[in-house]
Formats: sequence, C-alpha cells, structure tokens
Amino acid sequence: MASSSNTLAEVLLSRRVQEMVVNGEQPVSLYICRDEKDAQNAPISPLAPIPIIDLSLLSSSSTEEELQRLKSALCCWGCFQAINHGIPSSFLDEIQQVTREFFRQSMEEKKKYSKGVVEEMEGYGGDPSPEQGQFLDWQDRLLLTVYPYDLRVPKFWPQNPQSFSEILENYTCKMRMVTKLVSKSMAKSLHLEENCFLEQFGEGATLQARFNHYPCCQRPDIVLGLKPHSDGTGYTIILQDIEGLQILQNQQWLTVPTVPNALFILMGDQMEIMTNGIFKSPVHRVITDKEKVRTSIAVFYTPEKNKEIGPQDGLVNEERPRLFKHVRDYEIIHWEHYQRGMRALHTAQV
Ligand SMILES: O=C(O)CCC(=O)C(=O)O
Ligand SMILES: [Fe+2]
Repeated sequence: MASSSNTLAEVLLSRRVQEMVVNGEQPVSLYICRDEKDAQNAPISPLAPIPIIDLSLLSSSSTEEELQRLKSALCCWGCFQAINHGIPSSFLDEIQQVTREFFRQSMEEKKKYSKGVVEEMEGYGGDPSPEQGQFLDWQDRLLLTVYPYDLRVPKFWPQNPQSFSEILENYTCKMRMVTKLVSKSMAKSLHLEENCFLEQFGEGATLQARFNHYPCCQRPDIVLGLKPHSDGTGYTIILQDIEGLQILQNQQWLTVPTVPNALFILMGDQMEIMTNGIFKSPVHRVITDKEKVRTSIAVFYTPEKNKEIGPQDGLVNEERPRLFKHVRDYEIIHWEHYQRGMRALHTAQV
C-alpha cells in the first residue's frame, strides 16, 4: 500500500517541474536534499581535469599512446571527453536546439507523450516515484528507446518539432558508430581482442536517449537536478550545453567542464563488471542553477536483454582475482537500488 508521503511524491511527479517554475512555485520539501546548515558549509566544486581523448587517433591505425591515455582516463576517472568523434558540430547544435524546442512547447503538446507516474520509464515526465525518504529531482525528461528498432515505442516519439524524429534517427546512427569505436578501443587499450566487449554487449544491445531539461531553481543550495548515482549501463554518452554535471572523486564533488563539441563518455556499472573493476563507474549528480536552464542528452548503451555479461577472461588472473560474478539484466537490480538511494554494484561482487 502506498504510504502518505509516497502519495505526495506521486502528486508532485504528476506535475512537471517546468510548470511549477512558470507558476512561480518554490520547491516543496520532497525536492530538498539537505538542510540549510549543511548547504552553507558545502565546499565549492572545482572543475575536474577530465582527460580529453581524440577519437580520430583511435580509429583504424590506433596509436598506442592514445589507447594508453584512454585506459588511464578510465582507470582513474571512469570517464573522458571525446573530441574529433566525426559528428559535425552543426549537427550537435541541431539536436540540442530541437531538444530545447521540444521543452519550450506548451504543456498540452508535451503531455501527448506523457509516461505513467508510478512505474513507467519511457516517455515524457519525471522518473517513477522513488522509495519513501528519497528526494525528487528538479528536472523533466523525455526517455526513448532508439535501438534496436523493434523495441521503439512510437507513441512516445514527438511529432513536434517536426524535425525531431529525423534528427534523433540520425543521432542514433552516429551513436552506434561511436559505441563501436569506443568499445573496440577500450578492448585494445587493455590488450584484449578488439571485439570482446562488443560481443558481451551483443547484437541487440540497447540505446536509450534521455533528453534532460533542468529548469531554473531558486534554491540551488538545497535542491539537485539529479540525485547522486552511478549509471546501470555499459556506458553513457552525454552531450551537455552548460555546466552542471558533477562527479565524485576522492569524496569531493568536481564539475565536469563543457568542452566545445565534445561528447562526455562515462562508464556505467556494467563496464566496471566486464573489466573486472579496472575501469571505474563514477558516482555523479546534477546541480541546479538560479538563472540558467540546462539541457543534456544522455544516451545509455546497455547489453542486450537477457544476455549474460561478466569479467572478460583476459582480465582475471592470479594477480587480479575475479571481483564480479556473471550477471544478466543488471540494470533492473540497479534501478531497484537507485530508487532506494543505493548503489547496486555490490550485488554483482563474488
Ligand atoms: O544531465 C547530465 O549531464 C547527466 C544525466 C545523467 O547522469 C543521467 O541521465 O543518468
Ligand atoms: Fe547518470
């Protein structure tokens, strides 16, 4: 049975944050993540010196030097800024523009693509209501499965702006190219057969696009755009327009800088499992801002449904004993933990 505070969460989640902002409403208690005293003492978050990797140096005749820079980025940070990925900057501008246009439309138009409040993941709205005691995120989002094609749910694909679907189709092709190159390069950087991660992900590996809209918030000191979490994916490819994303490194929150035309690529828990703990899946969050609206597009790359994944053979040996079991559909257990404000990685440990 739903508790009273869960009912309140459901009432709040049936409304859009964007609507509350337009009505001049202040965030109510369920959006508040910390008390004001803690907020006053919170240290400022410096920019994170996240390595920049030139993807053009990784294609075909990969240079060993760039591969080792990639490996080192993923061992230390679990993420990197990918430049020279082959996607024209004009196209990156276009997909960001059409995302902003989607969220600028009337509520009536956007609500044609509404998801259910309590459980449904895909569609327009907020994430399903978390467990009691967990706070809500100051954001609205549109989540769409884009690959494989037969898993798409067309009723959630916006008809307006009219170019939305075509641009997303094109972005899906580009993301597939990026995942192939990055998955192969990660394998090569660890001196493994180049297709080994692609084989673990499987032919039917899924790509989901999450369009995040973070409206302005009058209390950025106590309200977050997205709560701290690691991703349950294999890995995630993020396009951000302005700063706001932070990663936790040595117990300190650091801001991910915006690098012009870069894709920010972040390991999820399943890559940490497949690399037997060599690559890290970083905890991250999104902060809010009083004056600036933030838009990001996160593409989640996740192993095929029902497919078992586990530490790659060449990465388990006497010096490096097996840290993780084989798992299947890990993202489901990840989500159950996420809703309780917990990480799920320990459930995969041996
Ligand atoms: O908005 C962002 O930059 C990150 C979003 C994110 O972490 C997520 O959707 O899982
Ligand atoms: Fe995330």
